[in-house]
Amino acid sequence: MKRIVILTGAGISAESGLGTFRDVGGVWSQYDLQEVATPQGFARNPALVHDFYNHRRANLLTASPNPAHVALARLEREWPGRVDLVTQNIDDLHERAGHRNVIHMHGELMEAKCAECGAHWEAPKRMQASDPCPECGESATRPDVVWFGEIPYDMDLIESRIAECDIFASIGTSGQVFPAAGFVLQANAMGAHTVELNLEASELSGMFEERHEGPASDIVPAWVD
Ligand SMILES: CC(C)NC(=O)[C@H](Cc1c[nH]c2ccccc12)NC(=O)[C@H](CCCC/N=C(/NCCC(=O)O)S[C@H]1O[C@H](COP(=O)(O)OP(=O)(O)OC[C@H]2O[C@@H](n3cnc4c(N)ncnc43)[C@H](O)[C@@H]2O)[C@@H](O)[C@H]1O)NC(=O)OCc1ccccc1
Repeated sequence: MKRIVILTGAGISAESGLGTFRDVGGVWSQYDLQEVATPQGFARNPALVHDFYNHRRANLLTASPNPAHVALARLEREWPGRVDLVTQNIDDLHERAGHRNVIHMHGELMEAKCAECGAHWEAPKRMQASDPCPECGESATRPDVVWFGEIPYDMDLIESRIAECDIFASIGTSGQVFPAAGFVLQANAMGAHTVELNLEASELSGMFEERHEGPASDIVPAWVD
């Protein structure tokens, strides 16, 4: 029975109205990554960082899953126990499309975390650093996202699933951020069949055996069928 690992990036949520990072007009053209997506930036100016994520959370609440998210949720239902979805996205559109098992390697926008004790809880609409932690009472609240320089979540689980998969598919990612950008190398080394689905060629396109170009909401349902 074939096992499949799917990696998704910002491109799969672009047609749901959530900006990508590096495309024209992308998030990193409007905000300085060092200021809003690093632990050092948060230490320097937590209010600026919370504004950034509160803005994205407000956006997410008005967004809906698109046919690409829905198609992957259907694949998970049709291939029970054989699909591992790893997303770099911090949005919850996969889950809202009905996907049950989603590995958020870069965290979740709808979650809050205590920088003191590490407790997690559901994020309020507007988060601020002074929000008290429900566990330790400290006021060190941060979004539960993985910033640059921080270790992504579930790396051991992800690497073990890539090691045993037959198919590795990458959807809507530019392949510029590690360790996610290294997964196709691992998959190739393990002999998996590798597939890229993206609007255009990415940094990693040459490493994939099969490629499909176009908007995710068109090419992903077609690939799943
Ligand atoms: C910039 C880059 C060079 N820097 C890094 O990679 C760094 C440093 C680094 C580590 N190793 C290296 C090796 C070499 C060089 C640098 C490094 N990595 C880290 O710091 C990572 C942590 C990185 C996580 C940072 N947090 C994010 N997000 C959360 C926050 C937030 O969201 O605010 S990263 C953020 O950017 C990443 C990449 O973005 P994409 O999703 O690919 O989006 P992008 O806009 O770039 O591309 C969109 C693509 O979609 C396509 N597209 C657009 N529209 C559509 C459409 N409609 N349909 C289909 N496709 C579409 C476009 O064509 C395009 O190709 C995403 O992961 C996203 O989460 N931590 C770490 O390495 O810890 C140690 C470690 C590692 C392993 C094991 C133990 C310890």
